[in-house]
Amino acid sequence: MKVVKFGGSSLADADHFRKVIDIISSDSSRQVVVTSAPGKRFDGDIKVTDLLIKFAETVIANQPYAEIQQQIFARYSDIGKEFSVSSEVLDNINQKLAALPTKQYPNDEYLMAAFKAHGERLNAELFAACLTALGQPAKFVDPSEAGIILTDNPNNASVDEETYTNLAKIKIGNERLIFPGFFGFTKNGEIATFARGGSDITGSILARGLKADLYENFTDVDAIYAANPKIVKDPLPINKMTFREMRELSYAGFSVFNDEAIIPAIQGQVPINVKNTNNPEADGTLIVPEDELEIKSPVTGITASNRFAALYLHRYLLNKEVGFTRKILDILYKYGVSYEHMPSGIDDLTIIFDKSQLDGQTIKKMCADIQEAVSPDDMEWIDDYAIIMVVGEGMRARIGTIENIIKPLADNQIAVHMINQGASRISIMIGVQEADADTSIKEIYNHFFN
Ligand SMILES: Nc1ncnc2c1ncn2[C@@H]1O[C@H](COP(=O)(O)OP(=O)(O)O)[C@@H](O)[C@H]1O
Ligand SMILES: N[C@@H](CC(=O)OP(=O)(O)O)C(=O)O
Repeated sequence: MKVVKFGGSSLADADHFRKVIDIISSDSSRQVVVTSAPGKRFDGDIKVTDLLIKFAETVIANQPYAEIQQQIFARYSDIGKEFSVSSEVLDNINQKLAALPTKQYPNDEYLMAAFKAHGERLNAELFAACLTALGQPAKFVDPSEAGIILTDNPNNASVDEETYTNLAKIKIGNERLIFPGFFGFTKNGEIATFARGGSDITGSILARGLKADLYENFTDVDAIYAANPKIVKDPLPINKMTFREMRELSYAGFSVFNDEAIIPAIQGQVPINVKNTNNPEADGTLIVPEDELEIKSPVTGITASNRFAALYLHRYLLNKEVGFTRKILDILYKYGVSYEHMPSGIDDLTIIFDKSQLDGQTIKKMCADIQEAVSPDDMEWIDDYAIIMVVGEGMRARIGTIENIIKPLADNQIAVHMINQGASRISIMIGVQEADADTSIKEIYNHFFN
């Protein structure tokens, strides 16, 4: 049995719905389908999830929302009409959208989560109705019915282990099961979503929980490439890579697959195949356990992310002071801030943060507390920080990979602020200024692949 997830780009309009239906009809083992919300139909279009966020914000601000609600409904009705689904199906979608502002939520964060989740919920219902209209047996499965239980973090939730016990009870018969991606329910029965791009996580949870043989993830590119095709022209496709290579690359910018989504697949040892809805014949990229990879080159992929900021601290004899890091960690704990990396030298320490969890006020207060607690000789908040990640299982066995990464940067006068080799020895992380990120990727890519 295969779990098959279709991203928003694969379900943006009726033409894409048709391609998706052809794909699942061509393979009877594609029995479990996960849908995202309709994505962009053309450059400059707006994803339904973003429209729903605007809808929620309008409701929170007590502003008139009829127009945005109508705009969202039109995305579904345009598709439904092409498949001649019954008027009840479209009325039901309209009523669910209209009901969203009238419901009670514990707070605005839960309101936001419930609005966002309806992008996938309504699309899964519509998709099941389209299949039924074509005479193909299909059943929409609500995450509450399936027992997909999430933590109480409404817009950035994690899965609760109990989910897997619940999923093990699901029987797969002749009709296809259509699950909405991206959300589940807290133990209190409230809707919670994963972070953006989280429908990939739902697919992976189902692949583990339902013991799938393969998790197929359909998107809009023929493969995962060694570098983002928007940065490097015609990059090489990656035919096969390991779970942990994918985790490192998606964490640092390969947006084609969500970084948290790899974890349930690893736990269940379910291989992942990323494929193209617009060209399903192409092999795509296969993501497998380490012992199934034949290593061919030192580097598998290169990426960059600018979602980071860094705090640089300098103080002589920092290496001899017991409790220096602990004082800093206590302050981070006080502000509820997590850190991503903490490379250090004898007199220096850099703490790298994910910017999305920080606002100006928190940064100011946190830095003031750190200044007072550890009196550094020098302290600098670096906001325009990008992390370049070079990843490859082949690195472990090679000497000199770092030189080969640094040389093209030096040749292009790009200053390196930090280098960190992960303990797994399959990735090297380099801190550069945000403005240098794209050039760094291009130059490192050319050095290794051209
Ligand atoms: N290394 C990469 N290989 C392939 N695609 C990449 C890579 N890095 C970023 N992307 C981008 O990821 C996009 C697919 O992800 P996404 O837009 O989330 O798709 P979906 O809507 O199917 O979930 C591609 O169109 C491409 O622009
Ligand atoms: N629709 C949600 C979740 C998701 O995973 O979407 P996509 O599969 O289109 O990346 C989002 O836009 O974040």
